[in-house]
Amino acid sequence: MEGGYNILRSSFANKGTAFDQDERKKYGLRGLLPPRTETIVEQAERALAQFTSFQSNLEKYIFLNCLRDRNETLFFYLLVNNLELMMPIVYTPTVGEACQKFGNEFRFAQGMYFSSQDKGQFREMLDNWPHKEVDIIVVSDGSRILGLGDLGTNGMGIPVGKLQLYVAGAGFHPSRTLPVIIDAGVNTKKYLDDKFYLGEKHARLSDPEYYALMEEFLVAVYNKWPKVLVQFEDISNDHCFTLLENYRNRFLCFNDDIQGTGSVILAGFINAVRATQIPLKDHRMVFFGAGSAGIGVADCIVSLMEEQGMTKEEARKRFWFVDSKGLITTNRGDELAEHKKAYARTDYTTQLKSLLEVVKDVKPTALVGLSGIGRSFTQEIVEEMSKNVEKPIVFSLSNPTSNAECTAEQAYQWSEGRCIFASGSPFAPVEYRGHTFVPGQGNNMYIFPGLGLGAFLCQSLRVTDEMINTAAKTLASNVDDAEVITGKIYPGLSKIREISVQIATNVIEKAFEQGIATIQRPENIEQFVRK
Ligand SMILES: NC(=O)C1=CN([C@@H]2O[C@H](COP(=O)(O)OP(=O)(O)OC[C@H]3O[C@@H](n4cnc5c(N)ncnc54)[C@H](O)[C@@H]3O)[C@@H](O)[C@H]2O)C=CC1
Ligand SMILES: CC(=O)C(=O)O
Ligand SMILES: [Mg+2]
Repeated sequence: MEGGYNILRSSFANKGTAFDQDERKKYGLRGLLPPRTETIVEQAERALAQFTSFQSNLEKYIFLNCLRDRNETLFFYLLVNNLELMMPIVYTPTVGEACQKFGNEFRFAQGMYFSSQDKGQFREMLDNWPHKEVDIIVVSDGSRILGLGDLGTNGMGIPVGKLQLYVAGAGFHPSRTLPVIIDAGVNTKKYLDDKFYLGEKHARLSDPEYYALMEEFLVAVYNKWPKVLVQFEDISNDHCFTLLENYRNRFLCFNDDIQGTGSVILAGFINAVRATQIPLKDHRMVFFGAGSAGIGVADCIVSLMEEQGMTKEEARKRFWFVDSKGLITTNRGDELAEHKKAYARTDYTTQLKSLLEVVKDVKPTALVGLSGIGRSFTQEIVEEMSKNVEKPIVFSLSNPTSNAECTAEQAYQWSEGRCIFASGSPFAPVEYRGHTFVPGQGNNMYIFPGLGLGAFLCQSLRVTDEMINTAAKTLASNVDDAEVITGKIYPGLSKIREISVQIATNVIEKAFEQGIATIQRPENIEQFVRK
């Protein structure tokens, strides 16, 4: 095949009906398109009507991805201009369903896959990627996709979706983004038995084999693209903490579930504290779920408490963590995973097994759900909590929507409209006793685009805790006092590009302050980011 036809089949070059008559002549497109030239506005109007005509969210997801496969420019134009409408499709919750059905709905490949059968060849394989430059990679092994468990190679929808937000939310160029799945096997029987499953059909690799694959991948990537930023995503907690420790000072990388979530929930917490008017040091926080996200969030809140004069030990005592075995204590008789140890209580002689018991005992000011267990915040639990505090902070952060610890409606009803609520996946506004409550979305999507942009643009040597903290404060400052009083703790999604500029600017400032930015200091950092 030759000439113009190839242009129409290349998603990056194709403008479809937007090619004007001169371009049609120049590129050999005459006769290959309907006669009338359209503007991108007209094209987007049609695409939006097509999008709206689909009944199910999964169909809408497939439509958008197929549109992207035909015309990147139109896809991102549509997404950027309809963020609030389309975010729940390209991202949580619909992306979760798309991942679960990845093998069944597969139409064309996006991103790159590396598996154990490719061992020793990763570097050579990277040369197959069609684009010369890559600025950002999101890599997952599919082992903990949202709260849906081990989806293996089916998890590709997550790196793809996150990178779409890097483009739409922070202006990365689509051709310079690379979604990756490291296929290290899958432990979910359903997929091992599924004829449409597209990953390697074996149990997950042993730790040494797994870490060897990751090492080979990262070394290959930084050899080919030394400036790239790597975001680790949805990697189960038996590996994600170790990977972050191994690589955070060696390469420019961060873990979105630990650090991105830590930052976004710290921002929400800063504003929730403003709303409750209880000083930070007096909050009592019960966390349901002590995994990568739970520990990442607690560490970020602890860092703020330290900044305000508490010691690390004092700060950690304000947290009570509950996992699948109950309250985490040093003496409950099981071998605690390393990441849980810092928060294990030393002051309990009797074991509290259920969340309700813990809530009754602790009388928390904040209840934070990062367990992946849907509807685990029962009416009794939220009512019990609401007895003791005027404005209970209820964060139901697990994804997708079906895994949220409670719905927005439940939280407002059970707390008689008094709670400060945020969820990981979006909920519609709730009418309660003549009031309209607009739930905030406490999701790392507010942070990673701007954080990644800042760290990449200044070619930081690493992503530091101070940068994560700066990103949180920047996000929090986007909600004013009048809004905070009404319980609003996150800004509207439509502001995301502006917020990313601010976050990137402040992250770059921080990198210079810490002496780890490797570019020449721009005269005006904000203008540099905008450019
Ligand atoms: N809103 C946001 O931005 C984010 C939300 N998340 C969500 O948080 C959830 C957890 O993510 P990770 O911490 O990365 O997972 P993880 O697997 O590392 O941690 C899950 C934790 O929940 C605990 N758990 C499991 N079953 C339980 C039960 N029946 N009762 C009490 N605790 C139980 C586990 O012991 C573990 O401590 C997922 O649903 C994920 O989608 C994760 C990252 C960002
Ligand atoms: C939002 C996200 O990163 C998660 O649920 O894993
Ligand atoms: Mg994640």
